[in-house]
Amino acid sequence: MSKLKIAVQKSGRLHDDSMKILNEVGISIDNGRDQLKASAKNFPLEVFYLRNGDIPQYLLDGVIDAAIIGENVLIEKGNSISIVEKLGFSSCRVSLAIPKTDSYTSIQDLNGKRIATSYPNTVNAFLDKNNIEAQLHIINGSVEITPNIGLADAIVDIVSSGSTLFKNNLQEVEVLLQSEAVLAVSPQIGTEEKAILDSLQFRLQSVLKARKSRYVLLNAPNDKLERIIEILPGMKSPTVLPLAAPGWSSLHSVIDKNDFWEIIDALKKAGAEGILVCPIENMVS
Ligand SMILES: Nc1ncnc2c1ncn2[C@@H]1O[C@H](COP(=O)(O)OP(=O)(O)OP(=O)(O)O)[C@@H](O)[C@H]1O
Ligand SMILES: O=P(O)(O)OC[C@H]1O[C@H](OP(=O)(O)OP(=O)(O)O)[C@H](O)[C@@H]1O
Ligand SMILES: [Mg+2]
Repeated sequence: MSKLKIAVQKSGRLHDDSMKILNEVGISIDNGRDQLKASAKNFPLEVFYLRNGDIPQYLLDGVIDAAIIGENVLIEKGNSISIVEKLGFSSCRVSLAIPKTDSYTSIQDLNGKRIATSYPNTVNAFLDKNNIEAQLHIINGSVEITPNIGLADAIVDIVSSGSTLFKNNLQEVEVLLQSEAVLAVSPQIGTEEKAILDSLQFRLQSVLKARKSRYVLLNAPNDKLERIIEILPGMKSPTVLPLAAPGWSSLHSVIDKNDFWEIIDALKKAGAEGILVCPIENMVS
């Protein structure tokens, strides 16, 4: 029987969250980092532990069928590779930064400047789009230090909290792209492997939807139900069940995690009592 060959970062920022989401979709993998390859026990899947930066080429060559990878790396090294699903973790952006003490009025200021980066294709595409001629220095790490040691006038690198820029006295002046971990697919994937990928994607979607949602249970006097139901959207409409106490009901619904406090405050004001909010493991629709 066919198996889906999926690549996961061997070690680094994506590894733990990638393994966690596979685990949450009910796939148990025998072992982790010491091996380069592991098999799932209960799903037709083989996991290959690789460097993030090497994954686009493996996908292009069809050596692996799919991968969990940073979107920024795909844009840099595998622009023709399709994204199947955005996975919502390892969010960051790829930005251009210059010393805090330098002034910046527009992209035109970059003409003739030296830019250090680990993402040359991304930077070149950005420069071409804006008709800028600049000199690239390709560096594998610690890019943020280069302006301080006189090697570059600007850098392009990953920014998340901004603390690395801050520590190196740099200011972010252009955002080239936004990125997060994604599930990507090889252009050479076979039919049987594609069917397995579809079933993996279906499971991932249900977990991702559940991560964004909360299950709410509450009690309310019947005369307040109408107003409370207006506040609770639910997947279709909230479930209403009578309580043993006469004149009272229990309401069950699903809310968006981001609207949580707003909805809870509104529910309390509308007369809801005994509000319980629970995480959801899976949401299938
Ligand atoms: N500070 C950050 N905050 C959030 N996400 C980040 C951050 N830095 C990197 N990422 C994302 O995580 C991915 C992996 O980053 P990490 O630093 O672990 O690997 P790497 O050194 O780029 O790759 P390799 O596995 O090839 O050694 C990046 O491609 C990016 O998408
Ligand atoms: O905005 P921040 O939250 O400070 O994150 C940005 C930093 O994170 C990444 O480096 P990482 O820590 O992965 O080290 P690396 O260069 O060794 O990969 C990236 O290359 C930046 O340097
Ligand atoms: Mg890094």
